[in-house]
Amino acid sequence: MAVQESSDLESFAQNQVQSDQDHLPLVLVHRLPSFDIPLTPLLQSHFIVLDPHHSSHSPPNSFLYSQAQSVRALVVYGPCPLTADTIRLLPSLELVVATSAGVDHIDVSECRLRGITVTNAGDAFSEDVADYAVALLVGVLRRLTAADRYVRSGLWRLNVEYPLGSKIGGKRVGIVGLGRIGSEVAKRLMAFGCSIAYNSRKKKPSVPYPYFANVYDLATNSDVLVVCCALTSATHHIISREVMKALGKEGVLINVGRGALVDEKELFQFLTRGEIGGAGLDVFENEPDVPRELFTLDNVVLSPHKAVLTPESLESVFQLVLANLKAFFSNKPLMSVVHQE
Ligand SMILES: O=CC(=O)O
Repeated sequence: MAVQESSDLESFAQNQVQSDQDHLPLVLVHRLPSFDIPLTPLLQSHFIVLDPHHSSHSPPNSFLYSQAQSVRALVVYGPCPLTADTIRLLPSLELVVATSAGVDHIDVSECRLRGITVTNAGDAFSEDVADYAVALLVGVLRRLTAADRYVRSGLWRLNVEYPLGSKIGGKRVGIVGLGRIGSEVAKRLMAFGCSIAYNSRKKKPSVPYPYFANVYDLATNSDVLVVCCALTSATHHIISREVMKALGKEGVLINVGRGALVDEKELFQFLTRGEIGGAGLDVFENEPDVPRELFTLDNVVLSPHKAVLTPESLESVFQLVLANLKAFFSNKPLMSVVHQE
């Protein structure tokens, strides 16, 4: 093929791509500059993706003013806060698609006021988080990370006394928030021979486990509390000093929800004074800052807010994001709408 002919063909192909793209819907992404997840290429094959943090773009807010006025759909990557101020910069916004299960970083009330629908990760993470909650529970009760440290530090060879952990079967487990994740935790722990009770906003008629209308009573009747409810103004510090006291000296607290569900200052006091048996924590109030006092405690298992993440769960949340966006742009029902009070 002659050179001229080939370049004509290339520019025709480019123009064709451009004109096909002109018909694609716009999707804005909202992310922390440091938080890059590989969802963008998938979105780019279906939408024109606007990313204010893209290096060639102007500062995010002026980009929103100049480029994003007609944007109807916004994808919120990970924990990036979506405030009322940012929402107000987007007059055409109709849909917020969160890649997370929790939406406490999104001003859902402002979305509701504006008639903007919010979707979340739905069930994409539930099994993985539930597995992890159980792993933390076993880790604390059977002292798994302490056992690992015991071997690595050579204490085994020195025949230093090894404090025994406690049996999982037979434990009374109280689940705070029996939603998708909590229900998966319950299912797994039933198989371990634990008994399950729960607290949530309302009693669930179809659930066989005993219901406690308040967390204090649940804690009084539990050996372990697993916290997996959403963080809202009603659940902030739901695990209070009183609840920890009710859980008692041998009690164990597992948190895979959000750090602010637990009064962390109190928890650290309870742990250091031995007034609670142990804790398994995947989430903290000021991540990634974790109070250093915890580093010295053998009855605490710490984890960097990764309970949700496996390659499999990421793939399924990406597919869910895509499915929600496609449904929205073709006026079909959305998959995972958040109905939070
Ligand atoms: O914590 C992670 C999530 O809410 O998806």
